[in-house]
Amino acid sequence: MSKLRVYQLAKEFDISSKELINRLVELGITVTNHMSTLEEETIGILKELYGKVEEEPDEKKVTEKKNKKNKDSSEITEHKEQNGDKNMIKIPETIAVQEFSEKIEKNVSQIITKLMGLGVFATANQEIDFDVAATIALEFGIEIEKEEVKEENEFGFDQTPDKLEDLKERPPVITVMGHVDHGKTSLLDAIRDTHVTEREAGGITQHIGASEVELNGKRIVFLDTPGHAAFTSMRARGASITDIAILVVAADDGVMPQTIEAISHAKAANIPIIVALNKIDRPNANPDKVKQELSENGVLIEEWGGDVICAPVSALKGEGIDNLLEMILLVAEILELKANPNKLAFGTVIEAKLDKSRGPVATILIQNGTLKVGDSIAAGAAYGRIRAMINSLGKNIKIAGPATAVEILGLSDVPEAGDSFNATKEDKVARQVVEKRRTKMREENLNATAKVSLEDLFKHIQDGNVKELNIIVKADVQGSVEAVKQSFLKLNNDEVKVKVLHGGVGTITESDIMLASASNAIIIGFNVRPSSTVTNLAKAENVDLRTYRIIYEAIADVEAAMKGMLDPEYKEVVLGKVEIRATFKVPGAGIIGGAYVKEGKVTRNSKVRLVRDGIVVFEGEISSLKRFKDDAKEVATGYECGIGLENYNDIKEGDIVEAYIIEEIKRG
Ligand SMILES: Nc1nc2c(ncn2[C@@H]2O[C@H](COP(=O)(O)OP(=O)(O)OP(=O)(O)O)[C@@H](O)[C@H]2O)c(=O)[nH]1
Repeated sequence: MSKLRVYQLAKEFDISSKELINRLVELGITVTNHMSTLEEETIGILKELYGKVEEEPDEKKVTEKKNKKNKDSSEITEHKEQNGDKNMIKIPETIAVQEFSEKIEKNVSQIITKLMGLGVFATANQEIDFDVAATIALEFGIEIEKEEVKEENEFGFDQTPDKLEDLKERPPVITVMGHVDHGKTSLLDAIRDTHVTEREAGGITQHIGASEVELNGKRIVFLDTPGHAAFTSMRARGASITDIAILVVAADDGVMPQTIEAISHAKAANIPIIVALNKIDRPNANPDKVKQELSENGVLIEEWGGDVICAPVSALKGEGIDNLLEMILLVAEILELKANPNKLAFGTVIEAKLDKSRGPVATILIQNGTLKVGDSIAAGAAYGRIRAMINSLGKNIKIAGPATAVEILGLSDVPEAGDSFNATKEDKVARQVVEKRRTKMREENLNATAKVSLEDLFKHIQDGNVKELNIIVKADVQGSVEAVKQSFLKLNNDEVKVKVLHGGVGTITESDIMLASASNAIIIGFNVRPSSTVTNLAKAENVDLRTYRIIYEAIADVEAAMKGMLDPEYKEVVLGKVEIRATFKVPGAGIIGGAYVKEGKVTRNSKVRLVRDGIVVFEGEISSLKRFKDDAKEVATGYECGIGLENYNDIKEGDIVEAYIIEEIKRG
């Protein structure tokens, strides 16, 4: 007998890894997860327990165990039957004594006397708890049951958590992420090519935004749009549909900036990662180097003592795909993904468009419940009755259960990706829900939902709304990112924990904003400047984005904000952006930039920073501002000018000069 991993042994016993781990805990044997290795001695004990002893099987013992098992289950059935015959009286969480007396058909005075016996003094109109009621009822020889409380959301949809016995296993939903060109699309293609079980004539799978594959009779759902940007923008809209992230890393290239971003995005969403080590067919593939780099970026694979599975694949040659899918099923098993197929469906819109001949078409992922043709649904700001459903194989289907992606026809409008949908019993209800939603959206647009900002951080902490301050750090060099991360972590105190969700080199990107929006984080940049598109997105998403030149100042600001002592008196106001289109050497004045004002304006007395590829290379004052030969006080959008910077000559074509002023904020 040699050593085995938990999941291997669980497979041998035909039980789940989770079950085996629970059994190990009962036996006092510590294991960290399904990948943990078990010693021979432990395997021996377990084999005996599960009746799998190879040598000299002890027939008697095994039979005894089996009999015991049968006996136990028959006892359970018997017990269930007894209960199921009885017609239980249902009582809510609290009930007035009078009402209780009517329910159990006993006198109020009798009940009050019994209550006194318990030390509870109540009048007929006073309420008693369910537990007290149950004790009194038992004294009369009556068994009572707690009434189910239906929880409804603001639109009247049932939000009652599913009962354990109603939950059935459901397939995992996967997103593929990774650096550009590392093979995300090729991997999805390879998986589809080898594992889509059933095909339409011509072998073409329908593109509906998601694909399904099957391995060993188990389904896996892949979202077709790879990348962490799509994943996080869904999350920013409140839709968390992915269960596991596949991180594709090219074995010949290693961990790259977008690999690191993908890791941060998956971690912020708290979903497990499986590494697909791609392009292993390449002669210069270096898996060890990649594993080392992954560990340096917080992804510890098994060989490095962690619990992240790393599956080598070649998307090009279709190698290692089966193993990768097996690993997905293994992680899914640990996650114990469940859903209740016996209720009205709800889920999320993945894609939607207006089709010339078919009208509004949406691909939706059913996350819970079952959807049928003829059901009415409310999806974002659209509603309608489902006229037809098409699955990922292009087939018309009538019914679809949890974790199924289907294209639906019959909606009144085109909903947006990330919108949630609910099926309703009647058309009328769906329409009312959408009307309510539209009103709510209008209101929300008016008072855009506040996200955390440094200015109101202290208030949020005091109100107990913020326990964790999520920060995204971007800087011009790795050294700064690390220094900042470490300094922020030192700011942790009892009330609030500072967590750096993502740290990266380079300018602030749209993907950073979406991560901040989805995770309620603030963004802090050093020596980097975001583009106007990014600044506008931050405004639209209500994300607090701050840039600094000195690390100490950022730390001081965050620290002050945590104590409610942030000085809000001065604020930087960007006036405009000027693009350098040519440079001239002017005797006596140094290098002058021939420039064009792209947006806003630049004034002679504004402060400036010179930005090259998103990185701040200089910050200071203007030494000269001219229109043709004349000095100018101000140059507006669309005009050309000559611009010189005080004590700075390294102006280059393509540089952006950002003009700003420091404005005093009037305290209200
Ligand atoms: N040798 C080899 N090449 C591969 C493998 N997988 C992908 N490629 C090649 O790598 C290149 C990039 O693959 P894609 O699948 O387009 O990569 P991607 O990550 O989807 O790229 P973007 O969508 O641009 O982010 C293509 O030329 C593929 O043919 C592999 O396993 N081995």
